Amino acid sequence: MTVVEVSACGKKIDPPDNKSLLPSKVFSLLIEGIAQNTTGSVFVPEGGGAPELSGSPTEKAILQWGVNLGMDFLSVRLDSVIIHAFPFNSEKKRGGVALKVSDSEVHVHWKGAAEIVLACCTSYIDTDDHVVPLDEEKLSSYKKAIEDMAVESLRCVAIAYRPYDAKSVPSVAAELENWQLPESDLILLAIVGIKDPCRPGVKDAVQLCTNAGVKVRMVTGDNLQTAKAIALECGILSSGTDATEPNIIEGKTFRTLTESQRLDIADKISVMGRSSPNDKLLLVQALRKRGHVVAVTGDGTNDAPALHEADIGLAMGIQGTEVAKESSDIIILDDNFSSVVKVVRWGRSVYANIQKFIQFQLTVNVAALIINVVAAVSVGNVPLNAVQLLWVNLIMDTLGALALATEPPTDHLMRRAPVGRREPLITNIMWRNLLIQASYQVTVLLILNFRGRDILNLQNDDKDHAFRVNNTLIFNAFVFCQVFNEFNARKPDEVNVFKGVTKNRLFMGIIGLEVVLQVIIIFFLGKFATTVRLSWKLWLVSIALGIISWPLAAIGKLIPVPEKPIAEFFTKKIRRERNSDDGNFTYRNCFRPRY
Ligand SMILES: Nc1ncnc2c1ncn2[C@@H]1O[C@H](COP(=O)(O)OP(=O)(O)OP(=O)(O)O)[C@@H](O)[C@H]1O
Ligand SMILES: [Ca+2]
Repeated sequence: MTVVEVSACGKKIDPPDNKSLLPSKVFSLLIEGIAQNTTGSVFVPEGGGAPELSGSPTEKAILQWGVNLGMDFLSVRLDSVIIHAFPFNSEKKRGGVALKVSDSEVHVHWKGAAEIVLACCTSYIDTDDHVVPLDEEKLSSYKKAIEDMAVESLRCVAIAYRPYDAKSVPSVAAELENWQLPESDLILLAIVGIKDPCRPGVKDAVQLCTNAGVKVRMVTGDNLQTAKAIALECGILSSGTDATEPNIIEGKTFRTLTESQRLDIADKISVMGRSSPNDKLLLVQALRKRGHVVAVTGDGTNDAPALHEADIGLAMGIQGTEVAKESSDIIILDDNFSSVVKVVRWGRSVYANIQKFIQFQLTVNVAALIINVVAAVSVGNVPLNAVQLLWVNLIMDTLGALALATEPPTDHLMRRAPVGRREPLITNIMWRNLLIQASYQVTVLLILNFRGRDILNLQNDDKDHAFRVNNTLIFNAFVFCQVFNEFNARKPDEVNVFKGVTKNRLFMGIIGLEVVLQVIIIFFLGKFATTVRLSWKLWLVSIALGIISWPLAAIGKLIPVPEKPIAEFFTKKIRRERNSDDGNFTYRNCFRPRY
């Protein structure tokens, strides 16, 4: 942040660092105010070099301006004594100090949101160092100066002071402690416009969020015009026509609405200016009540309530205060809004990977269960024995989880609508894929179970051997169905299931390992798995049966599914029965929840 524009003595100081454009009284009062009425500090290295500044970005910008004007921070600090301070806070949007400059004189300095401080001013100092009353004309020219700065997306801060009679200052320590700094009849010293350039990448990040169905809103303490200009700069508002109430709203207006009015407009709000910490909280509450999933980013202590209330609180790691970090769920180490996109991307990736794994695992379980139950009930013995099922479990639990849960995030995830708060983990698309694959496996393997010996021409074999060959084929085909279906599970909603597969080495390695272990089992571990060696033809049959799951999955993806989760058809029915006297009961809001 840097001070790029200054208005003082009723005119623009251009360039802002030019000390000679300021009359001497204004200069010395400004320097006094800058050095004393601050929570930051300036450290000048001993060997010379650029002074090091500390404090909040706004404080640093103003201190830097003072240094550029020629302020000697330490000596100005020694010239007067701070007798009372009212530190800047977001609620009041201003901060002040009382300084004892001599035995009889006290200076009260104020610094804060430009239009708020300006409203307390009744005079200014002109170019001849005379204190002149602020008439209508001058007042509107200052207001215009603030507006012009705001339109250029500058943060406006006004600096003002007033002399005060030292005798009127409470002398008892306890009284001084509770003394309200006088804030009327101030004399305006300067209005500064601070530029906080939109970081590179923020516009793209906002666009990525929008594509991902995440609506980015800006809730700031800056004035509405500044907020609007910044929002247009970084793409939160797409055009000037967007910038009308309630898309952009002042915190004061929002807080005076009734709760139901707030709920009505909360969805539409893109920018909230001059907001207090409580306004942020009210907006988060309203959005959550509307069913949205809300993420809040914040840095200050005053952001803590909103960070805490949000579904996901993201605190800034560098600028963030400890309180903000404590109240958040995630700390963004580089303080960069673009990292929010990464959070969304990885969050979605983890969720999608869990879904892939569940779909894969359920398919195996459903198929194995039906095959064994049907076989057991009809002929009394099961084609897949305990050892074989253990091995299949190993494939699907440990190795399957490793293969599917390590899929890296893809851009596809960032073009999807977000998952709503009440959306089920198993989506209709997953049920469709699962049912298609499970039905295929059950059908083929049961046919082999009942008619395998005829189909495979094993009638001439000895009965026991033929039975073992058939069961081994069932087991082998079942395993290959899972191996090939593992590819399908990678992309539940895309036809091309091989996209990026070679990049996921772990996946390819695990598939290779599964095939090798399967070969070892059939060839060498027949004793444990109760299998026999298969001829190369039966190996080919097993692989072919597995491969069919690929085209089957591709065709299956052409079948459309209803948008409403199937579970809801049932729950709605139950609910309706339970709430038969409540005709207006809606189970779920019909809009799509967003982050
Ligand atoms: N240290 C300060 N001294 C005086 N006024 C300040 C200071 N910091 C901010 N302001 C004024 O208050 C407004 C910001 O208020 P607030 O701190 O509530 O907002 P915010 O959105 O939390 O800001 P930030 O981006 O600094 O975190 C600014 O527009 C500016 O006019
Ligand atoms: Ca803040």
